[in-house]
Amino acid sequence: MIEDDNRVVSRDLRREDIENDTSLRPRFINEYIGQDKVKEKLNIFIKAAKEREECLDHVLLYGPPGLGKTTLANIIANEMDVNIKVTSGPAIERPGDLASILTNLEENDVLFIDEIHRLNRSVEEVLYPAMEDFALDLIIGKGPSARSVRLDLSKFTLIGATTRAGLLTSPLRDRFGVILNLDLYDEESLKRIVKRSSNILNIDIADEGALEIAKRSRGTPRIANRLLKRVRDYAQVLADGVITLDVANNALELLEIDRLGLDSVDRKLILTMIENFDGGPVGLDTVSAATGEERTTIEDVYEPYLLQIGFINRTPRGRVVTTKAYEHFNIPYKDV
Ligand SMILES: Nc1ncnc2c1ncn2[C@@H]1O[C@H](COP(=O)(O)OP(=O)(O)OP(=O)(O)O)[C@@H](O)[C@H]1O
Ligand SMILES: [Mg+2]
Repeated sequence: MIEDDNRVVSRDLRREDIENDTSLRPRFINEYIGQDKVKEKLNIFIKAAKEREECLDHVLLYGPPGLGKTTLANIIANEMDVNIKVTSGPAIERPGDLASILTNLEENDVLFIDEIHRLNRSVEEVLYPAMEDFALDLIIGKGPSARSVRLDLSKFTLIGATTRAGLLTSPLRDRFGVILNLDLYDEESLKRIVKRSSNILNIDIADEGALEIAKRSRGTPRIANRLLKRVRDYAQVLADGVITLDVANNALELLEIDRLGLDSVDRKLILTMIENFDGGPVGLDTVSAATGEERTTIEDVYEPYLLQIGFINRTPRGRVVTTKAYEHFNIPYKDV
């Protein structure tokens, strides 16, 4: 899933993200910025497991794209000092594929399954006994003579990542001992991430410049790193290479990222809700049909940020645009 368009918000991985991931990805918990609650819990569980010389309980990480789930999975393996095997829900097509991954794991290894909600049902069923009893149930033979044989697996830690915990079937969700929710990052944390990345990439940046990039990054480290690289290009070509507040502002304006980090799709979503549906309440499927954006994309990528900045509210009857959003777009609030 690599795409090359210029959209900064896009949910899919881009070529530059893969480069970023190797150089910018924190490797240990103390380099991982923000998400304090998650880190606090993880530190305790990791310490306890290490003291008992056991593997860590299975961990489910959920939250919007680009918040650091893959990073955290790698950090857990590093902190536990074990190997990590990385795969994803859509990559495991048949039960046999998963069986061979599982039998190849070594004692205490981490198996990371990204987009775990996309495992198909027959594959998922192989996971249940593997997670619970570290066993694989194989059916040998066919018809009346078929019998089931149980194969022991090495003890391992499964780390699953998904955008929303609710996407998982409950038998799967119930088998995770640790469930951690990643929230969008606050400005201060994003600013620290921008400064950390600048340091690694040798970019000269002022505090105010870093804060401006942070403000327009929609609470998402991946977007912050993408914006930083684009602003660096601008600074190099049109300024003297230093990212000051002015340079950041001008570059971000050129990229059409507004003061709150909203892009054309956010604008389309909000304006459609205002113009066609009087600001709501309107159902997500209706918004999806009216804008041509997929429902899951709206729910996973756009909505979390619009909720965080208070531009929309969720009500039992659908989504509602708030006065704050009307003000931002300079539209008089509807009379009720
Ligand atoms: N807490 C953090 N501190 C510093 N950098 C971070 C942090 N979280 C993420 N990053 C940076 O953001 C980038 C994206 O993180 P990552 O790939 O882990 O996101 P993800 O949640 O797995 O996304 P997706 O759901 O799309 O797979 C990484 O390259 C990393 O450099
Ligand atoms: Mg990831």
